[in-house]
Amino acid sequence: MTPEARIAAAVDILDRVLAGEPAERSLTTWARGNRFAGSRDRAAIRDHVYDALRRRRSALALSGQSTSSGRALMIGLLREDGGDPGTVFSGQGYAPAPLSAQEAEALSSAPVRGDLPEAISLDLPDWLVAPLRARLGDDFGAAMEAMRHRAPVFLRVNAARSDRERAAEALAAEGISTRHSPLAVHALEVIDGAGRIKSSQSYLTGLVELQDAASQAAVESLPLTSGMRVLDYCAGGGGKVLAMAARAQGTWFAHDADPRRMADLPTRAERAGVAVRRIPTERVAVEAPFDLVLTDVPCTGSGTWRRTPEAKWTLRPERLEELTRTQDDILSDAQALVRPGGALAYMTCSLLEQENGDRIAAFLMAHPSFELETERRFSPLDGGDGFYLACLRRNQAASFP
Ligand SMILES: C[S@@+](CC[C@H](N)C(=O)[O-])C[C@H]1O[C@@H](n2cnc3c(N)ncnc32)[C@H](O)[C@@H]1O
Repeated sequence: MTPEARIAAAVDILDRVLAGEPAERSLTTWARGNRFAGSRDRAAIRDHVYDALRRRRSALALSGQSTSSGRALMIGLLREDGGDPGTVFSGQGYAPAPLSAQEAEALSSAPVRGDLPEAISLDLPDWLVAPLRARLGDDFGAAMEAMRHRAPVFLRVNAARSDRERAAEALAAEGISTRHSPLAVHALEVIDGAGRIKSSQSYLTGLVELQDAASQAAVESLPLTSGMRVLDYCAGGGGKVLAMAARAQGTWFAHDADPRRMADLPTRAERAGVAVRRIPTERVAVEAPFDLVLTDVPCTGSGTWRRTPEAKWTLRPERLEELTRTQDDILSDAQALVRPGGALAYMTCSLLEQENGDRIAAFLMAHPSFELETERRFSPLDGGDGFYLACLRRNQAASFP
């Protein structure tokens, strides 16, 4: 496909996404209906679509138009990236149709990037500027600029199987080049060949897992020692429990309010060579107490919006409120499962303090038998996703219910 044909495809896909279809589904549907497109074409189209979704607000402003459409977003994106929309939108071959008189007129009177208001140039909904600035301080501009671009891909080397040097060599032999990430001891950042990971032997045999470096660093901060009984209370696909199990010998339990979310866990655990017991909600109290209970709670995901940019535009204050209530409820349920002297860990992939420090402060007020032991905040400027960890210790003298 020509570069122009890829842009025409991105325009069509973006129109479907703007009409409400999830981006992944639109990309898959397009690929099924256009089998002539090779893997490089599909990757390039995907990049266009995700770039436009991450930079949706600034791209629309730079197009000079007032209503989002696939064409408007790609026109604005091309402009910011130094391309000439008038040349690309030529109607020649498989290029998108030429600019209409109205589009050309809007483009000629559109503002330049340097004149865009801050929230637009940083591609943020207005209501999120204040809380994110409050959290990030002087890093606000740079961190939000980083969020406008593609996230790096990280692998976690399974410490139970290998070390970073040997894993990097095995990956290189399969065409995947990596470098050590300073963020976490077992993290490799993928430089080239990310598309080959899931079919590589290194991945299929459990030598490496896909996992963001900030998540890995947070797991490294957990007070894990061999022989512990550990519950991952919001286990989902099991990313955290597998990372914990790679660090220490222990008895590993996984729970999720929606057990279907744990469907892949047995396969992943087998690949990694660890045993994880899934337990239904009614068995959790029977298995308690635990030495460590991890709550990797549902959140806005504001630290991962580079990967899921649609979520940035659909989040509403009411949903944030609802999530903070769920987070409080989970902490309150999980604390009862911790043995006296044991630990309760709380994680989010959010940059918003309402979901992070504020929740822990509220919890500590209501539960004086716990004290804060460790707190870590990661922003995209650290290299990985935005992430938060708080580790709380239950008073030794507290009684177990
Ligand atoms: C952020 S995801 C967990 C991701 C997972 N730990 C990982 O590393 O792959 C949050 C999970 O919490 C689960 N969840 C939501 N409400 C819950 C509750 N009240 N109790 C336990 N789990 C809950 C969701 O089903 C979801 O799978």
